[in-house]
Amino acid sequence: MRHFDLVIIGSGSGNSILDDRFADWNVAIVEKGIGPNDAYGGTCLNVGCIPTKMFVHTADVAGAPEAGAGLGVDLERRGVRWPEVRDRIFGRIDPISEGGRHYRAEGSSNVTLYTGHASFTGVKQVSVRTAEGTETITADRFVVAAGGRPLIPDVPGLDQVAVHTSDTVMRMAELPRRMIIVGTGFIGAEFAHVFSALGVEVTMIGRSSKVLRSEDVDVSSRFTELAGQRWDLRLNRKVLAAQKEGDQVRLELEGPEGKETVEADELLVAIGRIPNSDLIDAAAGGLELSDGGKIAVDDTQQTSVEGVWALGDISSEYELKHVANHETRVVQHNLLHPDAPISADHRFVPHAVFSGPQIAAVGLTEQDARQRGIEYVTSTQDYAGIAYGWAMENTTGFAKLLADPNTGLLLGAHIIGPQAPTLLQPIIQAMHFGLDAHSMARSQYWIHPAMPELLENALLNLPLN
Ligand SMILES: Cc1cc2nc3c(=O)[nH]c(=O)nc-3n(C[C@H](O)[C@H](O)[C@H](O)COP(=O)(O)OP(=O)(O)OC[C@H]3O[C@@H](n4cnc5c(N)ncnc54)[C@H](O)[C@@H]3O)c2cc1C
Ligand SMILES: NC(=O)c1ccc[n+]([C@@H]2O[C@H](COP(=O)([O-])OP(=O)(O)OC[C@H]3O[C@@H](n4cnc5c(N)ncnc54)[C@H](O)[C@@H]3O)[C@@H](O)[C@H]2O)c1
Repeated sequence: MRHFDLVIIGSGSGNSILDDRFADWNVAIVEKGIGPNDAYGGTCLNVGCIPTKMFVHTADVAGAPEAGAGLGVDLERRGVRWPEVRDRIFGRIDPISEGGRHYRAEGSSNVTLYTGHASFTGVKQVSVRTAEGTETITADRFVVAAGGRPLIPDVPGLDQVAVHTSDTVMRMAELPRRMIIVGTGFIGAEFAHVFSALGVEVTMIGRSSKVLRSEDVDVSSRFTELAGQRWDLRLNRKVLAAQKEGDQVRLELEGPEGKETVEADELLVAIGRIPNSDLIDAAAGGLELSDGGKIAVDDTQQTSVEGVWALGDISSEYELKHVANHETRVVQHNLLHPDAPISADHRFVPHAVFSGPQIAAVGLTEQDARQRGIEYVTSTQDYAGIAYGWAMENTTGFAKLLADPNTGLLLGAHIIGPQAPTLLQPIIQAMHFGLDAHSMARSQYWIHPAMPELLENALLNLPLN
């Protein structure tokens, strides 16, 4: 039985733990491989943030004829060479993944890479199943960074049809004529934008009355209205059954008007993700779980077992790469300085949805503030009311701020429209560093006529005491 100083399960954020400070540590990394080609390097690189945003950028470029038409510029989209788009994107990603694997397998003398499946068989003991056989390894310390996987609903007949998830849909052989997307969250909204911009007829199916319903109510209402103009949007629907009909997929739905069917060439399911705590048999390792099957951690990212830390999607309330990265830095510090541990800071976690339009947000939504009885004021600034937004003739975007009326400190910010994720960053900074709305608006220059004037105006419009 081999014993290590440290075993890391999962090569996504887990791969970033090791730097020069760990050069004297005897480390094992266990990675089973992710996605259709069992890649190294986790979700974000292979099947998540990076390829999706490469497709989003391509989709934004493909949308130029529609954007140009209203401005008096006639452009023609003569076609989308899907195999070239796909191969360009993965032709850039796959070598990075393979380079990462090679570096850990051959280039790090203190690291043993196990390409296989890890599952706990006891406290600080895992069994590793590789192509060569099964081996049990132990360590003084463990980092569990095994992420999550797409959730597939329990719908009769679904196991008989070809279902895509975010793991597979980006590598489709051909661009379909029609696609059904079940799920109106981040992944549904981003892929609906990508595929419709590339010419696919998208039918989007949701359980509730809103797309992106966790966003601030004004943002999700606006996005839902715009989504209904772009996609065949079927909300308040339950999926009753799935069926293969020749080379088509057919779903039977139940909605406000009764039963209906939808058909398409491809089906993408995007209804959330589940943590891989079952795959690693967390319970056998003595790791307590929290609601939803995530591994429970304290604010230093330590699990219920001393010397075992968890980070990222397998333990975090936030399934976001910048959160996983932050938690990785916390775990890294706490491995190296066990006598002076630091805590993760989850106070102001922002997120963005790279759809059409884009959305970005941080802090409380108005419905959160109301529900929690927090005193707040709001202000909303339309893009159309600032010079650059007006120049773009944007009529649907806005920024909405929530602030404490007495201190002027920001409680939340929500932006829907062009460059929303980039525009949000100064607000995140203000919230972290305790900058009040009036000082932020008036104690610095704002470039004219640039898009951040959206925030300057929204800040000035807050009805503070
Ligand atoms: C389509 C999509 C788009 C996204 N876009 C964004 C975005 O734009 N911005 C953003 O912030 N976040 C985005 N995310 C979320 C982000 O990708 C994740 O939050 C992040 O990658 C989680 O990192 P992690 O290290 O926790 O897990 P992962 O990167 O998933 O790493 C876990 C690794 O553990 C391995 N593993 C699992 N079980 C075992 C086992 N038993 N034995 C061995 N290995 C195992 C897996 O194969 C995997 O490689 C997106 C996610 C998806 C799915
Ligand atoms: N830009 C980004 O940062 C980004 C992009 C993609 C994914 N992600 C991360 O990945 C996570 C997973 O994305 P996602 O879109 O799969 O999940 P999600 O939680 O964002 O949305 C899932 C949606 O599916 C609905 N749903 C759940 N069960 C259902 C069922 N049985 N039938 C129909 N609908 C159902 C939910 O109500 C919700 O609206 C996100 O929460 C996010 O953290 C982030």
